[in-house]
This record gives sequence, structure tokens and C-alpha cells, in this order.
Amino acid sequence: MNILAPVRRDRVLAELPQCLRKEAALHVHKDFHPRVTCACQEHRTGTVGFKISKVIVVGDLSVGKTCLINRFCKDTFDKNYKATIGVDFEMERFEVLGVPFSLQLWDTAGQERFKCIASTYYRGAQAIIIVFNLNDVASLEHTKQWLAEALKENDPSSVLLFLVGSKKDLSTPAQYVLMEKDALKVAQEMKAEYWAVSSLTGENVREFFFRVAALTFEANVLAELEKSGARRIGDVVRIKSDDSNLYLTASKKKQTCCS
Ligand SMILES: Nc1nc2c(ncn2[C@@H]2O[C@H](COP(=O)(O)OP(=O)(O)OP(=O)(O)O)[C@@H](O)[C@H]2O)c(=O)[nH]1
Repeated sequence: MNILAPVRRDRVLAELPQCLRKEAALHVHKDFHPRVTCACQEHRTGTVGFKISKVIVVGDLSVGKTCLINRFCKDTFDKNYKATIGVDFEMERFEVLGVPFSLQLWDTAGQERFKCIASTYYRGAQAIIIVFNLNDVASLEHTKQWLAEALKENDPSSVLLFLVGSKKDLSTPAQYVLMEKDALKVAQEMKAEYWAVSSLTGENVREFFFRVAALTFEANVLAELEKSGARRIGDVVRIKSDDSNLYLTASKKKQTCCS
């Protein structure tokens, strides 16, 4: 019995959404990994279509975590601040390369007094979104601490990281350029993919969550193929690439089929 809501037509991904900045991206390939595309075509994605992947959203109080999730999931924006007490979550259903895929987006409290409740929900995340305010440099500085706390509960070698600058509508172009320079450095150090968004105008919000869904899906399918013994020597490995700041890379030999 399928108890999940059907996938909305505007949540269908037939192509890999591109990164915002090549300098700080999880990878810059134009398409999904060929083995992932092939596995989807051949209906060999195992349990991926039935799984729900957990994504946690962390960051300082009032940086705009709730607004970011609400803009994407409900297409709403509330200008009044209401602190998140503990946690809250939203489910989002996608269809990626014809395969259903679900994300559970966990909105956590940034306020110190609610943090200890929130941190008990960090475990088991496949992706961590660390949000800072593009107009508040302290909130960028604090992202390292948020990451460290979230990683205490998760496997740093397999979790996908995203560093998101919020409230882009409040920055002048000149201020934005300066902040982006610092944010790219932080993202590179963390091995996170960088995004800048505005929940007020909606700029980049959909693109960002589609990218999160696509990369989480890709990682899930690759893990599933590996589990089912389909992995070949020289295939996808998670490496640190010093020259290019790319965090996921594929083999030099391009594969045309994954059978
Ligand atoms: N101008 C502008 N304001 C924003 C944006 N995103 C959020 N805000 C405002 O910032 C305030 C805080 O937003 P929230 O989304 O509640 O912040 P939060 O990070 O969830 O806060 P905590 O729950 O305390 O952790 C609210 O008044 C929002 O209206 C944005 O993109 N642009």
C-alpha cells in the first residue's frame, strides 16, 4: 500500500540541476552519473524509490531556515519572526529519472535554549544544510560550529553538505560580492556546496532544493548499486581533489552502461 502523497508535476526531475558556483560544488558534472542513469532506465534502483531521506537544516537563530523550507514546500513567506521550538519537518516527494524519491526536511531551532532538543534529531541525516544570513558575517562564522555539532551525529564520509546564504534580497550587489568571497572559502573548507537564496523573492530556492534532491538521490542509487555488488573497480569514489575543490568525482573512463 502506498501511503505517500503522489508526486506533484513540478517536482519531476529529468535532468541534473546545475550547481550555483563551480568553485564550491559537490560536483560539476552536467549529467547524473552514467551508472545512475542506466540503473534508473533498467529499473535497478532497489529500495531507493521507497526510502525517505532525511535532510537537516541548521544555523543561527533568525537566519531564515523556516522561511526557506516554507518557500519551497508551501510557497509562502512570513515576515514575522516566530522561533522554531525544537524541530519541525516537511515531507517533499520528487520523481527523479522516473523513480519516486522522498526528502524529509527537518527545520531545527537556532535559539540556544531550544538547541539541545533540536540536536537529538540530527542523527541519520543524508544531507546537512547549514544556513547563514548573507548580511551578518557572524552567522557565517558560526556555520563551522553548526557543522561540527551536526557531524557528531552523522557519518562525515557519506553525508552531503550545503552552505546556504539567506536573505539575498537585503544585500546590495557590492555587499553580496564581498560576502560571497568569504562564503566560498568557508564552503571549500567544509567541502560543502554553496548557494545564495532569498525566501522573500524566491530567488534560487527551487533550484537549490532540486539540487539537494538530485544529489541525494544520486548518492542513494550509487550506494544501492554498491550494496548489490554492482560496483566496479575505478568507479565512483569520494575523494578530496586539491586542485579543483570537487568533492565527488568519477573514473576517467566514461562508462556507457552499468550492467
Ligand atoms: N528580507 C528577508 N527576510 C527573511 C528572509 N528569510 C527570512 N526572513 C526573515 O527573517 C526572520 C527569521 O526567519 P525564520 O525563517 O523564522 O528564521 P529561523 O532561522 O527559522 O529562526 P529560528 O527558528 O529561531 O532558528 C523572519 O522575520 C523572516 O521574515 C529573506 O529571504 N529575506
